[in-house]
Amino acid sequence: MKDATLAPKNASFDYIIIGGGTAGCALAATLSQNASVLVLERGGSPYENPTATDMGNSVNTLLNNTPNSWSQLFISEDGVYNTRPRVLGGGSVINGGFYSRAGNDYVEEAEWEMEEVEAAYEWVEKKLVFEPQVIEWQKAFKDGLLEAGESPDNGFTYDHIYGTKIGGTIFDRAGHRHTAANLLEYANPNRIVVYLHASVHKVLFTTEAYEVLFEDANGVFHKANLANKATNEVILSAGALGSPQLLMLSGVGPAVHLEAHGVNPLVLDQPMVGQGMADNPMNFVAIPSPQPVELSLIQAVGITKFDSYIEGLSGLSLSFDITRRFFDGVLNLLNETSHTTSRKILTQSIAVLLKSFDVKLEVRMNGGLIFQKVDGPASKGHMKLRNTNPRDNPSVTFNYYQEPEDLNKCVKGLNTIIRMINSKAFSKYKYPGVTARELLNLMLALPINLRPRHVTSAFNLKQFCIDTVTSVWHYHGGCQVGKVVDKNYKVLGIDGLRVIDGSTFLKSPGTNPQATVMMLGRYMGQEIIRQRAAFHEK
Ligand SMILES: Cc1cc2nc3c(=O)[nH]c(=O)nc-3n(C[C@H](O)[C@H](O)[C@H](O)COP(=O)(O)OP(=O)(O)OC[C@H]3O[C@@H](n4cnc5c(N)ncnc54)[C@H](O)[C@@H]3O)c2cc1C
Repeated sequence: MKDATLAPKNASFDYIIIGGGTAGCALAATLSQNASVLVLERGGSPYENPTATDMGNSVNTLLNNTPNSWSQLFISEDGVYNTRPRVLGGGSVINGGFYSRAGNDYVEEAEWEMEEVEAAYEWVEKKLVFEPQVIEWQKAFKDGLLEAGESPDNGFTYDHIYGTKIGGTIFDRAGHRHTAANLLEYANPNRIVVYLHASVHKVLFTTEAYEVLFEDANGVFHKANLANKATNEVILSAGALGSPQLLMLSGVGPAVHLEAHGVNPLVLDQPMVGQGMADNPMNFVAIPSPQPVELSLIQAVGITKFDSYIEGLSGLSLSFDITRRFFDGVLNLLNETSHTTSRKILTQSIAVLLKSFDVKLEVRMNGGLIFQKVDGPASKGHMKLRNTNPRDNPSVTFNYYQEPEDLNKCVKGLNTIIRMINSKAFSKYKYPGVTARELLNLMLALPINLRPRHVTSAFNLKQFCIDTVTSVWHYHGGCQVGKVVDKNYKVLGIDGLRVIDGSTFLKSPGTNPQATVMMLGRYMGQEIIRQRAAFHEK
């Protein structure tokens, strides 16, 4: 692992992987067994600041949106805050750590080989997945879900099955996070080079992808190229925002849009790049507790038959200073979106929230957050360039709850949460006399997004879903299979170029995607090695 300032002006490799994230690390480690691999990652190393990845610091790490931090804030045109990972290991460095495989139906629809998929999941699990230690709050939450009707109790399993289960986690029992970057321990050290702080600007093409232009932290540009264009490839693993953005910046995308931004030359008019962007809506309820609660991220999950997933976390800490800076970032970015939030109302509600912190340096939440995530989702949006700087956020619209089926799932999910809050099993973690509806309505007063609040939200769950929607950060799409890439993840119409990451998904896999994103990196790495061997045999 080296800083990109140490990169030569030009170097050759068999595979150039753009983005050392959740999929990219698994892919790079696998390909390096049989070929020379270059990984270009725009962020730094998660090992630079090991305590920032600990469970207790997860909210502060996520909210830290200072320049070059691991979490790059963006706001979708829907008026919902979101984040883009910017660190080796990608989303696995800043996420909730929950690990759960995709269901068999997902694997069948993707036309992946079941046995190979199983082996790829196991390869990931051996390195970085643990069974969580379930303590009091998570146990009460799990028992509450069962009482609310989400049965059977499936115990501890990685599998995606209806009912209530305890899933895996990438946090060990001491609360230390293990990330996709750890998968690089599998790599052949003699055949892999990883450059950090290497921001890729574009892929340069002849008849096939052959060169990648990247900038180091000092603003110096470097090139990397493919040693042999017949068998070698550039692979985009820059995530659901990064991969479609880089395709567009490289001249592959909707011609009229690229021309409007002066992208030159136009390599391929491909109107589907940036389409099919989706983010699973999340609606959450904060539940203050009269009892002390343990620190826990997601452990138990209710997998309902109506396709809403119910998850919870407890006892999180956040710092006054980082929260204040997060909202400064939101106010700074607000002008970038076309969303029409009143800055005055937002500033007031941020001030009220921060006042409740009492300017203590660190606030620990004595209570939990329970949320529902809508599976799919059916509602889709799109991504567009704002400018041609790859470091800047593109403009993204997710169209949350545009499709009635998503809204119906949300309402059913919230009704399950209400039953869970009212369950006997969970009763000691809720103040007596406080109703579930009062807890829900509390969310309407908090600056959890930039959307308007309607008076009907206080009694109409559909309107509540729309007004209080947040992101569960499982956004995907933009380079979807069958639209931008084929079943082998090769970019349609261009040789020597693939996309392998969450941007290729048609919907979010399992309850949470990271297991399948890492699995896909391993699975496709193995597949590419097989294809390479077959080519050489010929
Ligand atoms: C806050 C949060 C909580 C989450 N919680 C969970 C959870 O509990 N469980 C779960 O399963 N999933 C969770 N997820 C989702 C999961 O982490 C993501 O779906 C997954 O990490 C996406 O992987 P990816 O490989 O597609 O992209 P990423 O992991 O984002 O990787 C993309 C990489 O490309 C790099 N990159 C982008 N552009 C460039 C460029 N121009 N040049 C060089 N490098 C570039 C980025 O820096 C990044 O490292 C969460 C995500 C977040 C953000």
